[in-house]
Amino acid sequence: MIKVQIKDAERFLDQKVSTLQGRVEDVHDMIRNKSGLGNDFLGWLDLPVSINQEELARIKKLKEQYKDLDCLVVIGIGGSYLGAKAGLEFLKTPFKKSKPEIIFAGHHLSANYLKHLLKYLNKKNYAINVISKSGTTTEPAVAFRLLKQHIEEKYGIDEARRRIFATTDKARGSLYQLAKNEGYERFVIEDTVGGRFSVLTSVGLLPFVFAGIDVDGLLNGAKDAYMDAQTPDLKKNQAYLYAATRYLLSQSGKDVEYLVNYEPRLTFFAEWWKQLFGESEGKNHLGLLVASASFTTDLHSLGQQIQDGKRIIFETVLNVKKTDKLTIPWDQNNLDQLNYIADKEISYVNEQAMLGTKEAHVDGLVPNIVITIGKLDSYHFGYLVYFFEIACAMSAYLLGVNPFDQPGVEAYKKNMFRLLGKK
Ligand SMILES: O=P(O)(O)OC[C@H]1O[C@H](O)[C@H](O)[C@@H](O)[C@@H]1O
Repeated sequence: MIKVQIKDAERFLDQKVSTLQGRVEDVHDMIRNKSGLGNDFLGWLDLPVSINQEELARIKKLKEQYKDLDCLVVIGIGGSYLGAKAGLEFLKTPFKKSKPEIIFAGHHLSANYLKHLLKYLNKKNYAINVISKSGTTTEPAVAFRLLKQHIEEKYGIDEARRRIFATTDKARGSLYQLAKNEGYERFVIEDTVGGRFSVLTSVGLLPFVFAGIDVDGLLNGAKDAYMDAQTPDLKKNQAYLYAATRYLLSQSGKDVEYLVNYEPRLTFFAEWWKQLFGESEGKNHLGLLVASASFTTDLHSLGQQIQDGKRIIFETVLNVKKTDKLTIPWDQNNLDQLNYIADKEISYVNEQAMLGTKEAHVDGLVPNIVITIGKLDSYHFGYLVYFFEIACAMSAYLLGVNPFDQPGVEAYKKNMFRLLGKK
């Protein structure tokens, strides 16, 4: 389960978060009745209880069929990349090599990366999962063109076709057309599910199944978050409590929200979270600037600025209750002067660092929201995904923006296409 604590944020506000209850109820109804802006894109809302079982079964079958793979190359960007990457990092045992190794590509245009990837794949037994909702995004399309050529040369056209799985629209886009023509195994991203809300579809599930992640546990977590979000009551709905608090902080002059973690496995989760909130709210010259920090690492770099720079920041701390047990050994000579914490668990030291940091930052006028989760397992990953998705819808609607479009993203694309001479 998860717990949201707002006391170190609410004390900076002129009004209690509970005073928003009425507006939260209106937005809750708007989401449920699908009457708000962008309401065509609420297909993710019931995903935890309406997973496409047919696709999940096909994914599991594919995994069985290709159980000896060295690598699965997952091609995608934005919502077609970050959820799977965040999940794999969240759930991975450090230094443990996974088989198959999940390699991501198509999330940038680095020739250096792609060239070495092709070379690396020469000696690997691999398959490809190419993911693009629109089926027209440049970065994954470029990577896929290169990899398609590589896999066809390596295995011959027929076997290559069996080793390429495409996750895309059900009837539109160049990837859809290509996949259909070539006869690739296809998985569908429904029109009603935007990219950044798609991790609980085959977009995330295929890489998760191949990586051996406990998908049932993950879906159970998402389902519990879904159940917990049925009520608009701020005393019970933790996601809405978080959304309402960050909304009031933004109204009170805070411009930046840092998502802070004390476990490096959460670093990529913050990247997913940044797309979710950044693309959903950053429009009409509104929305919090979303940033992230991994502590205690970044306390030795960004810490100064958070403590003492412009007072426009608040933090949302992702606190993990249960981690591994490891104690600091006693040392006879004590030259490093650490015997005062000898025999203490490292997680205890980390916790004191967290408490000390919170106290210092709050004293330095940086409000803190704390979100505590039990542990870094598939259940909690699934829970947090849905928790933040529903919080994001609430938060964006409170702000008065359409959470589900991203018109601003086209600006750079237009210029890039012009510069590249696209007709
Ligand atoms: O899945 P795709 O259609 O390839 O889109 C991938 C990503 O790129 C776009 O430009 C959007 O800004 C993102 O919202 C999207 O997730």
